[in-house]
Amino acid sequence: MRVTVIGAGAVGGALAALLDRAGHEVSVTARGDHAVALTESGLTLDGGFGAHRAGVAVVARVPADTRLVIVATKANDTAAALAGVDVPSGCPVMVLQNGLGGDELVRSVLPGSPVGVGLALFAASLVGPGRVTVTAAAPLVIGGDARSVAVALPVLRAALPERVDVSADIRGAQWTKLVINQVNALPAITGLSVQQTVADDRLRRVLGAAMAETVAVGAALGVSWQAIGPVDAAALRPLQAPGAEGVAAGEELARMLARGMGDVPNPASMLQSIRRGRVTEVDQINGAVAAAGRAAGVATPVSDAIIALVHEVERTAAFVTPADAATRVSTTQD
Ligand SMILES: NC(=O)C1=CN([C@@H]2O[C@H](COP(=O)(O)OP(=O)(O)OC[C@H]3O[C@@H](n4cnc5c(N)ncnc54)[C@H](OP(=O)(O)O)[C@@H]3O)[C@@H](O)[C@H]2O)C=CC1
Ligand SMILES: CC(C)(CO)C(=O)C(=O)O
Repeated sequence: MRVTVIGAGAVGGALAALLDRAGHEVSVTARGDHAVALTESGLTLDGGFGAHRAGVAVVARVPADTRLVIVATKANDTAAALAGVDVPSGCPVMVLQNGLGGDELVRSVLPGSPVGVGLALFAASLVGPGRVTVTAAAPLVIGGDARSVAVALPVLRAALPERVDVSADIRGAQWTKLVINQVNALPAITGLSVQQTVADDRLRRVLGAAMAETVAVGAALGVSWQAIGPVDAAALRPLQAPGAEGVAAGEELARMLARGMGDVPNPASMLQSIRRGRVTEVDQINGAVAAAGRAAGVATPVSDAIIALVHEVERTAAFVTPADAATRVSTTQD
């Protein structure tokens, strides 16, 4: 079956290689040096999902015989990446993105397509043109439009070495992932890996506060937290404690997530954008928490400060020291 991946970077590239390994015909959209390398040498995958060299077709338009489209650009690139690629009318789409709003955007651009959501719990890095490494193997959770899930589930289950679970409440799952993805911004601000961030007492406290703030906003909106990977409603309940107790529970969650990422440094997807000189997804991840906080009447000083710091690093390309980052976020909390 032909699967077309729009945005075959870290996550999309890992899936493209796995789908090729499972015997599918795989087309990808890509740009720049990465597109050149994919055309000339194929896509090389290594790390936690095993090694594979995939032959993928780099295309400007989605081939008409495509049976499943996977959108795996950063959320902020979605609209541009879908422009002019001519997704066949009605073709099922899976949006593999963090943050909120990616699937709604795809639905508005492709009104004829059933749109599902994929939440990758594994960690992947685009380490060079045509080269993807999985730094931590973990499951995938999918949900959303039943017609998209029905097509994607058997294909993904046969291709991925880890579990592919279906969530009946994908919005709750997206919010749960949003708590996990509070680990993304501090590496983008400081240049450190997630593991180094969590090992630093000052940064871990900021991270704990960001997680507790995300849980407070989600709770105010009535989010039903879902089990994804090691995180579920019970794991998030202690983060709802007020003040320092909620922050300390967030720090514990951060430690648990970092342990699960193992020893290979994980830059998370946001630092990878900074390293490549790209605009990050901070507005779709931390910005989503701040926007929801405004709607729910919950103040989000930690998210606001983190967003400002990430935008500063995008503008200046200069990382902020852990001490400065912690001071600038905690000042806004006082
Ligand atoms: N990396 C990870 O470990 C994880 C990431 N995620 C989420 O998955 C999503 C994808 O992240 P990730 O794989 O890290 O991102 P990447 O930046 O590695 O991959 C996205 C790819 O899309 C390409 N792209 C962007 N715009 C266009 C366009 N207009 N036309 C063609 N190609 C385009 C990018 O090219 P270019 O490099 O030129 O911008 C890049 O190769 C994000 O929402 C992220 O938060 C979820 C779980 C884990
Ligand atoms: C879970 C995590 C942090 C894996 O790297 C991720 O979702 C990301 O990098 O965007």
